[in-house]
Amino acid sequence: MSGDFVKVAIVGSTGYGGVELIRFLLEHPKVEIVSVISASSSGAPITDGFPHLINLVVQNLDGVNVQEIAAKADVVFTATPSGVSGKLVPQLVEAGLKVIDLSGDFRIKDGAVYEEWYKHDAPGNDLLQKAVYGLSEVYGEKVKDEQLISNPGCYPTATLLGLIPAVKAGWIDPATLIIDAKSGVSGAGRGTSLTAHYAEINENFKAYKVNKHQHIPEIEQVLTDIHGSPVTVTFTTHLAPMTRGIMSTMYATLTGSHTNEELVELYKQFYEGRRFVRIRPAGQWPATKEVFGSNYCDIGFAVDARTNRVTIVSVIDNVVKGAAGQAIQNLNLMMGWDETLGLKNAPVYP
Ligand SMILES: NC(=O)C1=CN([C@@H]2O[C@H](COP(=O)(O)OP(=O)(O)OC[C@H]3O[C@@H](n4cnc5c(N)ncnc54)[C@H](OP(=O)(O)O)[C@@H]3O)[C@@H](O)[C@H]2O)C=CC1
Ligand SMILES: CC(=O)N[C@@H](CCC(=O)OP(=O)(O)O)C(=O)O
Repeated sequence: MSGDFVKVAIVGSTGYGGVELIRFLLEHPKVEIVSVISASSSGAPITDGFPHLINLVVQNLDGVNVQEIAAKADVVFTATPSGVSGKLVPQLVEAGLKVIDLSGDFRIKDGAVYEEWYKHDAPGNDLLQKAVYGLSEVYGEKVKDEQLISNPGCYPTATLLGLIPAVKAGWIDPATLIIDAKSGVSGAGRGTSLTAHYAEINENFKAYKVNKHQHIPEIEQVLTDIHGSPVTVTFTTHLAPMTRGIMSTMYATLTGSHTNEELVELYKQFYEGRRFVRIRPAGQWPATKEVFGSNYCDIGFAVDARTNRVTIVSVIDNVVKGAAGQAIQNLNLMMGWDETLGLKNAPVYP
């Protein structure tokens, strides 16, 4: 690793997060992809599953071999399922690699809480404490020179970026928070399931994991940190008939009387200098298509003076800002580079 150039390996390169990492890293000026890794298709060309990657320099998928990864790469992205990352990441860290993990396995600091929500064993406590939670615009300064970054979940990214300035300023009462979130189907990964079946999702809209979603403790952990005392939230997820996108709509009671314009100003100040969070003018609502394929998070507000509540709408592309894009933003921050390297493209529209 020369300090201004890194060799990167991607475990889980045959999943949606992995393929999106490849798409962005191909345009990154300081990165070389040296290994694309698959547990189930080792030795096969990546074009077997993804013909559009025909011009990727590294064509054949490598197997999961920690020593081989350490011999080739400086940094590894683990875009692997929860439970898989928890077992693999300790070996990669032990081998001296820098790791950015996209799963939920290192986000929750309390192993008992992790086990309650994820329903399997937590990784060891030493690595849980070592992992830095990479919500880039909030904890970005903690990421530099670290060895293990835990990339936030897709729903928590949209939700937390939409809530943190108001919670930190004390403008909303966290006890009154209700979060109503919707995701496109790619959030469930590439594996086939009834959930993602065309006939089940097309022209349908459904709630799932109500009060049981694994992102609840992640959101509560961060809001508790920001607020300074315990926060619990009502959080409901919905599956929407679209490929990409998350919209998190949040409702809370204001602690004082604040206007839309004041909220816009508060958020603009909080995110000043951070390219990827865009605050909409008062009265303008962001839509998922307006961030599609990009690393942006767009946020809009409406204060209801009658009820003294505010509605906050936050949108991201789940595969980009919710996964691969923020993971590359964290690589940039880890290396001390401009956080926007490789990520400057505008959303795809229409
Ligand atoms: N999709 C999204 O929007 C988001 C996903 N995430 C998280 O990112 C991670 C990846 O998600 P996503 O890409 O959607 O998932 P996919 O199901 O699309 O891909 C999972 C990948 O993991 C690999 N894998 C599975 N088992 C193993 C194993 N034992 N060892 C090594 N690799 C394995 C699979 O490859 P193969 O079978 O070829 O080995 C595949 O490439 C997950 O933890 C997910 O929760 C986080 C935020 C958003
Ligand atoms: C649409 C859909 O099914 N989304 C997934 C998000 C999974 C995910 O990203 O999980 P981690 O961040 O915890 O790894 C879900 O709701 O479980």
